[in-house]
Amino acid sequence: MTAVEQTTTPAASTSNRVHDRRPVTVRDTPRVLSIAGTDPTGGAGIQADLKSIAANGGYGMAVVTALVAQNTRGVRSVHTPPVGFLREQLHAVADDVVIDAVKIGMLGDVAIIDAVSTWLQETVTGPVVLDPVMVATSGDRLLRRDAEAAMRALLPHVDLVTPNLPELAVLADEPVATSWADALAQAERVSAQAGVIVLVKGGHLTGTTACPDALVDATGGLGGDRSLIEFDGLRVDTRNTHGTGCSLSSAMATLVARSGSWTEALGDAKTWLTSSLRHADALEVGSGNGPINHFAELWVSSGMTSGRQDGAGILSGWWEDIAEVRTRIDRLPFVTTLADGTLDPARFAWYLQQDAIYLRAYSRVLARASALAPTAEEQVFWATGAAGSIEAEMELHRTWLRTYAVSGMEVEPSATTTAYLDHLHAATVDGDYGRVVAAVLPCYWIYQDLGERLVGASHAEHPFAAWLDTYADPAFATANARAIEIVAGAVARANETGRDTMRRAFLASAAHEEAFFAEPIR
Ligand SMILES: Nc1ncnc2c1ncn2[C@@H]1O[C@H](COP(=O)(O)OP(=O)(O)OP(=O)(O)O)[C@@H](O)[C@H]1O
Ligand SMILES: Cc1ncc(COP(=O)(O)O)c(N)n1
Repeated sequence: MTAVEQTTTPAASTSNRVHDRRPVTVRDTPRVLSIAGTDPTGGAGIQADLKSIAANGGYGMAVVTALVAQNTRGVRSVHTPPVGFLREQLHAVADDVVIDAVKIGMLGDVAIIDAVSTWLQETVTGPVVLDPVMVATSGDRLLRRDAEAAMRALLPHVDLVTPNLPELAVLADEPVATSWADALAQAERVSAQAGVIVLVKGGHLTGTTACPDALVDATGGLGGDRSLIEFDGLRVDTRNTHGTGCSLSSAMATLVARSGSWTEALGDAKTWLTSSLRHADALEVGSGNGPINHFAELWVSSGMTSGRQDGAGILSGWWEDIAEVRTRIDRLPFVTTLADGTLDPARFAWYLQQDAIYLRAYSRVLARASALAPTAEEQVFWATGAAGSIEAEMELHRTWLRTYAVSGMEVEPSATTTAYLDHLHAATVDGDYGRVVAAVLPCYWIYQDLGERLVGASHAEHPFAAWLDTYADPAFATANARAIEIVAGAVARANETGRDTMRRAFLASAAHEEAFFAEPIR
């Protein structure tokens, strides 16, 4: 294979740090070394690192710091080989192989930290990512408390550090941040002190459906002189998050060595990690906090995954297929200004009018689904949805449009609304139940998914609080879950052609959803 090599300096440093940030030699398949502890169940530590490096396009190598008897439920014991043997492993790799990037995980104690630090300074020229592993998800300590100061002293010798919120607090020698804004400020202090880029991780934030991450570089070296770049993310509803920190840091080491950009690396790593979390439950590994599914995307795209054989698995694949559409919807000006309250009321009124037109027609399409339903229960479900949809349309006229609509405003369906409705009507023409229900599903699912985040933005003084609060209706969440189940059942019954028709109807509706939310503010 051809390796594309080019040397870049991803972030120029101007601080009084011990070393300048290491340059990156960009390669198609970087040779990435993980220095970390083990997890015999394969979800965290070196085993996760090797999977993550491979999944992100690197060649993985591994030097073991400690052997950990652990599983998805917790850590049982740790065996640490003599530190001299650790040095032998490090030298064995470096004497033979060019190391394009290093990821450091569990270090355990002061002697190991010192040995790795010395080796880094003497040997490594490529980028170094440090995951300052201190406590496992299970609550077991993986770093001796008396080694925390040595961990802080290691920071100036690495390029990127990836602490979770409790680890960030230890590195800053401060209490744990209780808000995202506090965490970013704390990261700025760590970055300024040690001259290191900090990847702040939002996995431990509580009371939110968001899961943001951010890069903080006090020297302003993130491109365009920026010192902060944030990536919003959605929290995946799973308990199988064992090894996410290990996997993210190895992905960062691999991706920065492929692109030369920390920012690009985090964007790509987060997309991959979120997808690996979404497919985590399908692995069914262990009874505690199970691992993420590192290769899910590759398995799905090569048709190898068995999860796609059942209806629910296929549907979660479609949901994955529209991940980018969903991310774009989240970032649309109409959505962001509705969330922060700065939305122009005239634009809101225009949206409501189009929504009313949509709901009237959508009700008829749901009635068609009811007419085609194979069981009485499904017939009732869609008929109830049809009634709810037309009632919602009438309610819009009774209340919201009275408040917001300005007389003389355009009430014709826009081209975007017309295109969406034409697509839904077309899905009903051949009496194919699967096609109709696949076409109507994105309206349920995307509305519910987006609504969960919009509810979080509501507060007593919010100008659109009354509207945002409507998204909190638990009945809608229940209806959405049932709609997903019904469509999964229809997928399971369909043959390959039928599934393909359903998938195309689903994807097209998702694209129409995006256009619908984009249209009020262009
Ligand atoms: N439920 C989730 N949904 C989506 N992303 C998540 C979720 N949990 C964690 N992440 C992401 O996983 C990465 C690791 O975050 P976290 O804050 O959990 O670090 P950690 O505690 O070091 O991980 P670990 O679970 O390996 O100890 C971050 O990118 C975070 O945004
Ligand atoms: C060897 C090793 N390294 C790191 C972790 C942290 O991972 P998690 O916090 O997900 O348990 C772990 N459990 N084991």
